[in-house]
Amino acid sequence: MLEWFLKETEGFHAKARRYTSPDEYPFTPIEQLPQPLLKPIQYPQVLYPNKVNANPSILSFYARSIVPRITRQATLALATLKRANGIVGDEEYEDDGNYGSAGVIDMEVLQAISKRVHYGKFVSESKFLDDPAAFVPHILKPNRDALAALITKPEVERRLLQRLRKKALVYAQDFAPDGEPRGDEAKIDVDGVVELYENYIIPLTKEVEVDYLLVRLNGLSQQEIDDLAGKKPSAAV
Ligand SMILES: O=C(O)C(=O)C[C@]1(C(=O)O)C=C[C@@H](O)C=C1
Repeated sequence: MLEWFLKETEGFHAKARRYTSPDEYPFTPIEQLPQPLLKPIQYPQVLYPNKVNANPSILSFYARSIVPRITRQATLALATLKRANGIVGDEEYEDDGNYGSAGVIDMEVLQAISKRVHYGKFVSESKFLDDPAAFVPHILKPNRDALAALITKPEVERRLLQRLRKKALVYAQDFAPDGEPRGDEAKIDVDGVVELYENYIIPLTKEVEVDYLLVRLNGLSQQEIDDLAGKKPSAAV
């Protein structure tokens, strides 16, 4: 159902040239989508040519981990209601059948995660250009751990998680007509959002950064690679 929903919606978006933008990645294989009907836009060539695409992993993680977690409470409440109406056993845990509404939200969430994770390529390119000499040896003799260490900024991650918690806390509130927070139960699982970023979104963004770096020298001449390897960090220029 979700694959169908994605393909139909992405097919329409593809005609409006959505996936020609360097920060947009469809979940449906691009060769299964229609060509854009609009004229192409000339985007600045910021990224080095690559085929890095984390969408298959994002889709599986979403279906297997995120959806069960965010629907757990509602699933239990529905099962209680069903038992009260004499429905027992496996049928208690059947979904509520709201496939259309769920599909619309699934699309939005998947695309937001995908965009965020693939932004890692831009971050990675900028880190590479700042100090190519540091990266080149670990790309030539591929070393994921060394590359991951070079792109990891623990302080940035710490502040991001702090900011995220605050945003989620505000978002989780309901506001009364007088504009003041109602103070009732949080609308979303704030810890769950922070955990999702800490344990999945940030690590996957880093994987994308490393995957991108690993192909960053493909097709360059020895001279071009030597020049990059001999460059001083931009902060020192
Ligand atoms: O901001 C960066 O430098 C990133 O690479 C992005 C990001 C993230 O996913 O938020 C990933 C790795 C860094 O350790 C910090 C943050």
